[in-house]
Amino acid sequence: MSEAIKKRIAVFGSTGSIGTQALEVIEAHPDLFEVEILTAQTNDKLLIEQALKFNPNAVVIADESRYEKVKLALESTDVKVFGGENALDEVADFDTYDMMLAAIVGFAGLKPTLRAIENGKAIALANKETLVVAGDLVMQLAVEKRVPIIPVDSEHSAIFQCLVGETRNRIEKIILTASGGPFLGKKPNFLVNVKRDHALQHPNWKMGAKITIDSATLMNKGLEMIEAKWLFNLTPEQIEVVIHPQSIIHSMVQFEDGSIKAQMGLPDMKLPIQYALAFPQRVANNNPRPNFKKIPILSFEPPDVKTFRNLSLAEMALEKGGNFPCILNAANEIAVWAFLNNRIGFLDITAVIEKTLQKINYIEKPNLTDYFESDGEARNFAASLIRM
Ligand SMILES: NC(=O)C1=CN([C@@H]2O[C@H](COP(=O)(O)OP(=O)(O)OC[C@H]3O[C@@H](n4cnc5c(N)ncnc54)[C@H](OP(=O)(O)O)[C@@H]3O)[C@@H](O)[C@H]2O)C=CC1
Ligand SMILES: CC(=O)[C@@H](O)[C@H](O)COP(=O)(O)O
Ligand SMILES: [Mn+2]
Repeated sequence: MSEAIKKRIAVFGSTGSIGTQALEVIEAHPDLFEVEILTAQTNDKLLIEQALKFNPNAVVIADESRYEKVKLALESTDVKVFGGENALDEVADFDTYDMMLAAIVGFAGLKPTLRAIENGKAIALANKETLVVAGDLVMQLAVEKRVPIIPVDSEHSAIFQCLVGETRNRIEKIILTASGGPFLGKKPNFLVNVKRDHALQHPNWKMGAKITIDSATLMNKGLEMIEAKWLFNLTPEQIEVVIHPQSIIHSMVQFEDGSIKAQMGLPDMKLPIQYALAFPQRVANNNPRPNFKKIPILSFEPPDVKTFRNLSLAEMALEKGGNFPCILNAANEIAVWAFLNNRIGFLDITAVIEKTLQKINYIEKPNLTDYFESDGEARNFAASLIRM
């Protein structure tokens, strides 16, 4: 009997929070998946361990200074080792994989993802910044190349799951749930003094540092509004955010008849990762299940946009469109990096973004070069506001 065909996965960002959980999912389902490509930026040690365990065709260490170390460690294997940022694009062009899990953090994920789409590869998309920056170009290319973009982000996976079987039915609105982060209910007089270690304590999810700070400032939900616009072809009026501190309902879809579908589960990214990798199949697993007898309350409240102004800035960028979301994203990446390195305070993150949005020229219909230039200009300006 011939062996069933396995989906060959290219895990871009394999050393991160999503990447490592994806490898757990793949390891748990050796009958369905195999690892074709692994990529890391700096974590050479983990990349080597992963390569020895999963025996991929190729690995990339994007930080070129670590290339020799990885090459040497994998010398006795037949794993091809590549170094440098351009190598990400090079391996995205390989024809030996079926699906890219796009799990690099930030703007750096955009180019390899576009290359994969160009090459007709299915995308399991965790990297929300790709759609925030250039959602119009990414979705247009995906349509042209008939490439499915399956969301991994928990809220978008929830909406995607709610929409299965609803292709003929119009969405009235989607309701994106937000945990509120570690500072839910806090006011500026408290936030002015918070430090990175406190902001990194997400109440429900264990994630990479950048997205954890975005959750604390509510920028994460703003980025997710823009991500949802492109994934589901929605107007800003169709996208609502509600605080749901328990993170059990991962998001909801309201249809024209007033019926609302929600997708629920424990806050564990292995489910949306598995769903995206295996789509359209649901695959059995042993992950813990919620016990509703032990969850006394599922509560909801409006977001405090006066305190968490990043959400308003992102809403403004969503409405204005053009290169505004790209500028917002670049300034946010710089400001979050500065906060994580104790260079600026928590509330300064918003100030840096706001000033950068005021400074960089608006372009109504940017092309890819415009997006790269806007990103660079916004980063330079945001960095100039910070004592680097
Ligand atoms: N973590 C989560 O639960 C969720 C994450 N997401 C999204 O998924 C993406 C990944 O998040 P997360 O896993 O938390 O992030 P992490 O910071 O944990 O991991 C990021 C990964 O990207 C690599 N990387 C970082 N910078 C670069 C670069 N310039 N070039 C190439 N590779 C790079 C890192 O390599 P190295 O570690 O080797 O330096 C690492 O493998 C983000 O866009 C995030 O918003 C969405 C929903 C949930
Ligand atoms: C797991 C995931 O998808 C994150 O984006 C998560 O939703 C962050 O939580 P917040 O709701 O606090 O932004
Ligand atoms: Mn999310």
